[in-house]
Amino acid sequence: MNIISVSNLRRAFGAKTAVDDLSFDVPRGAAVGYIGANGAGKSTTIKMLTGILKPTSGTALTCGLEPLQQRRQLARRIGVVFGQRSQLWWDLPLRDSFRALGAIHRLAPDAVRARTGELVDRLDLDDFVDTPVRQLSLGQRIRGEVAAALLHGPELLILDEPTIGLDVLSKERLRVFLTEQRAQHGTSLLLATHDMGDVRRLTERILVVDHGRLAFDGTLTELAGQVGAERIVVLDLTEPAPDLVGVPGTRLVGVEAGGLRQRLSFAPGETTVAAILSVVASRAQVHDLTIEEPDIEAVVRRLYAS
Ligand SMILES: Nc1ncnc2c1ncn2[C@@H]1O[C@H](COP(=O)(O)OP(=O)(O)OP(=O)(O)O)[C@@H](O)[C@H]1O
Repeated sequence: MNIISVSNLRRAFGAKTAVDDLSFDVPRGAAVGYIGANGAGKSTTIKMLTGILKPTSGTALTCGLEPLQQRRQLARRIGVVFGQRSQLWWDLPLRDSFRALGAIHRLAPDAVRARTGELVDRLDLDDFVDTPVRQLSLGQRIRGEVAAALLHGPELLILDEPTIGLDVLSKERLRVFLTEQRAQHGTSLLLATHDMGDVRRLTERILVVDHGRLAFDGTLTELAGQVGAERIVVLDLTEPAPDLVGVPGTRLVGVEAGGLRQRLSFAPGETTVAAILSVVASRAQVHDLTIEEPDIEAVVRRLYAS
């Protein structure tokens, strides 16, 4: 059964068509990245999938339910996080919000306590679970939002820009947690994001929406093959080295500081960072490395142009 099923979905705001004849299915258990440029229609789609907005025409079924008419039943089966909008009670500590949400979802107090304990532990909420939400940092609040969305053990987690504004460490922590959750509970995931790192780490299929229409449906490797969405590995060497040309599957795209820093571009699917490093190791000593992800806006532009 499909956890999401969208058929000829359309939503207009006056003369502006935000979502236009959109059709796609997400099978139960899948993790799908939903990407597109600013204003492409991602949030509008999510609002229709969660019963916040009424479609102008077409249908959306989430967990087999009609989101607007069966909003209550749906709320028990999905968890939603909007990175830029809080669903927590601003003046309450997280722990009290979890209690309140548990009551709303009609969970037994013991079950809420057990689940809260697990989420506090897994998301490292210990230091601030008793602090009012308004005093939390962005990273702390987002972890709280994700815990709140998962409290009732939903079948489907919908995340809209969950890592926006987070520092590298907070992003990483959240990605690790979400990966574990999926592995443990088989939670389906729909992730709208501008972050290619999120897409790579958390999803196995990508939907690209452009001007409200589906522009691509496939894997990241297929997307890279179609538009050349290459990653760049930036190598900082302990000593200047001759240009790292001829490393299989890569292209040297930059040499800085007389050879101390070299940038190799590669297509995911053709090689891996580990394979690149093993070849480079025989020619230079690597002190540090960073990976630059392709910019989603650029990927979408190229997709549109191809
Ligand atoms: N309530 C509204 N009234 C009028 N226009 C709207 C409304 N909501 C969205 N739009 C328009 O619909 C289009 C799609 O917006 P949407 O928020 O779905 O895009 P998005 O892909 O989520 O963008 P972003 O990445 O910037 O969040 C945009 O042109 C936006 O201006």
